[in-house]
Amino acid sequence: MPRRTKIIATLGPATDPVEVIDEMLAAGLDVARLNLSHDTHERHRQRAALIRERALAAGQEIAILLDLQGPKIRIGRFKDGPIELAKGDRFIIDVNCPLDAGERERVGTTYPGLADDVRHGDTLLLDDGAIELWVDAVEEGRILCQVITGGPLSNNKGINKKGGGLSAPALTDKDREDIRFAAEIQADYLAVSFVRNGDDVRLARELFYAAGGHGGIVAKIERAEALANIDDIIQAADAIMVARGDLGVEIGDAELPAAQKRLISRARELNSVAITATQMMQSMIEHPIPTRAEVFDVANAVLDGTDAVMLSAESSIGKNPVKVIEALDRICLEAEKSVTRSGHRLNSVFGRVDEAIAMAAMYTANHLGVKAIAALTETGSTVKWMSRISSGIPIYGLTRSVATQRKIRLFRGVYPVFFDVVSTDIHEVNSKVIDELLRRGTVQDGDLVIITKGDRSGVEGQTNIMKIMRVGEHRILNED
Ligand SMILES: Nc1ncnc2c1ncn2[C@@H]1O[C@H](COP(=O)(O)OP(=O)(O)OP(=O)(O)O)[C@@H](O)[C@H]1O
Ligand SMILES: CC(=O)C(=O)O
Ligand SMILES: [K+]
Ligand SMILES: [Mg+2]
Repeated sequence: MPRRTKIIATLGPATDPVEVIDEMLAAGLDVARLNLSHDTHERHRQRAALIRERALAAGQEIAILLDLQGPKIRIGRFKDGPIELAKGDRFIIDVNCPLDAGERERVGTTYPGLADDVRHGDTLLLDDGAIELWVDAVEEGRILCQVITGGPLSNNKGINKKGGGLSAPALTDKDREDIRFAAEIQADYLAVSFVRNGDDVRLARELFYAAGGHGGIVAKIERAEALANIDDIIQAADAIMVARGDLGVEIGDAELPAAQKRLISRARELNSVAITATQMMQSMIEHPIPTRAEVFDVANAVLDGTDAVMLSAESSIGKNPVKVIEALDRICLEAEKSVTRSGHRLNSVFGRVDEAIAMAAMYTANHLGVKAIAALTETGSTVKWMSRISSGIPIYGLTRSVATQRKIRLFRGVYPVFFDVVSTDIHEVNSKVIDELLRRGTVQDGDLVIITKGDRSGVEGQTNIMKIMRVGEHRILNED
């Protein structure tokens, strides 16, 4: 059985050699992430072109996920290099301090509204929580703090408010420019950082489509506020990412496991897709094998029902960008063996014919015991519905659309297949579908397969047929 959970890896300096790209693809990479917090458009353009070219050379389509920087609030820079803060010290974050004029006592910030968002008694976390500041008072743009946890502090480190509540809008001017870039390189997914609500997602989509983009929107859940608006966000987006780095700083690391489980299961309930991200294989930046804790983390995300697991620094700047994908591959495959069938949507009412066919196919597949499901799909919605149901049966999405092939590569248990048969003869189409599965070695004579499709091919939302066929018999039928 092929691995169901999908692997996303961030591209960076460590993945630039073409042989590394080839090996990552061979190891089973599904989605390449470009992080716009780093590097130039030119660099990202080259990376996108190279990986698409090498994927095609290997006979596959890969999805590209472009991750916006978002309003990551940062401190400015220090005039004389890093400073050292000790517990009990006084320190000021001053919105009026020029960005390059930081000193031992005070530093500027990239977010001029910061002083309006914090008050006496708040806690600010710098550098992903390494430094903790208690806000004593706010006076004319100067946030007067006392150091609770000290340490070294260098240029441009991030600032989060414990418990959330920083109101910076999700899209900065840089993000708006980056969205045009995403449209230009035809990103398959656009990941929007620090969304607060559904409106942030809808605005990003509007800008992306207006710039000529077509891909899906991934809402990154990394603010406390997003948790309060989660249904609105899930419904506005095509997928969510549990962005555990920033989310952990906002809500507290101990809250993360429960939040991850809730987010993934809510996404599935609402027929959406979930990505689990950050520090999954952190030790493999340096080491050739993961820690036991990392093995458990990945396996638990699989058991939680995640569609994909994501690598950041592990691949982009790590020493083992290929080995880390191989490790994810084997851990996911093994964890998938202990996933049980869900009773998901057993009691729900379906609003659409194609949705009902998708559900009927999964119910039948799980209870009759078929070898594979082949769904002829234009936009991928049929296979998305199918893949929300836990199952060990592979779902092949057969489509002529390159964009759909790339998009559905993110969905758990779904495998894109290029298929471009135009025929009014139903037997001929069915038989070509089965021949395609035979060619891939996923079925053999005697196996049962389910085929779903519409009366009229090439029209979206038209799936209205479910056919159960036995491999081998398709040849006899064809001769009638
Ligand atoms: N393309 C790249 N070039 C150089 N370094 C990178 C690149 N991508 C990631 N990194 C490194 O890997 C680390 C983790 O990257 P990651 O993609 O997780 O950042 P992130 O969580 O999106 O946060 P941010 O948006 O602040 O970068 C970064 O801090 C950076 O040091
Ligand atoms: C991925 C990301 O942005 C985070 O974990 O914060
Ligand atoms: K980012
Ligand atoms: Mg983040």
